[in-house]
Amino acid sequence: MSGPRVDVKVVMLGKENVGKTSLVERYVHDRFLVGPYQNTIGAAFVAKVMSVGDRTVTLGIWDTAGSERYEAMSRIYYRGAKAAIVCYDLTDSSSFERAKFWVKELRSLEEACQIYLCGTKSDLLEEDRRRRRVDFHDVQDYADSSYTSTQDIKARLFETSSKTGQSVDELFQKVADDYVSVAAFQVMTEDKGVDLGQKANPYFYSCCHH
Ligand SMILES: Nc1nc2c(ncn2[C@@H]2O[C@H](COP(=O)(O)OP(=O)(O)OP(=O)(O)O)[C@@H](O)[C@H]2O)c(=O)[nH]1
Repeated sequence: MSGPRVDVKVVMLGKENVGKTSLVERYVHDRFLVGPYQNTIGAAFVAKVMSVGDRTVTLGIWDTAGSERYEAMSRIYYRGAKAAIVCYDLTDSSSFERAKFWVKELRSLEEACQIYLCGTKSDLLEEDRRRRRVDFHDVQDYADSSYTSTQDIKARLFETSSKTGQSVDELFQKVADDYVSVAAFQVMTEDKGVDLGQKANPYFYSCCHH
């Protein structure tokens, strides 16, 4: 039997322990697992069907292992991804440096992949604001900055909590919405014969409104 039809390949990337698996668990099963931390080995796959307007979209989510030991493997999983959720822990500045590493890779190797920067564990900041180690505006500036003279990073930015569920559904809904907009744009340009070469990246042309 064949598996579910996957419309959008999504990859989760980021340093170990930032909360990638928890984010997927919250989104797919609406739960937050407590207990001893278990790191992902290799990668895990889960599919979720959702609605965008009158369309049904299946997100195929690859949850990669954050440990640098599995770095080469993570590269296999982001190939051909339409969206990458690059996670960092809002209470750990080194995790944001690691996020930048993945953004750099994606921008050089997977140009068409839309990047979503996701600051995790926002509930910890609600408990104590002083725990924040990654400034929202610094990340926003980075997300809006240029990668090369002709290419912008153009990442979207979310701050989430898998513990409380804050902004988790919104994040994945945005991934699906963006994908549908891009697909519609591509159909339109193919129909009308628009020269996509005029724009370095049609994705951003159609979807990024800041
Ligand atoms: N307070 C809080 N803790 C979280 C949150 N998300 C994850 N955690 C905790 O952070 C730890 C790591 O979470 P995981 O989801 O396993 O992290 P991961 O990024 O998948 O880790 P790797 O598999 O090693 O790459 C666990 O102890 C989680 O309970 C959150 O939103 N809030």
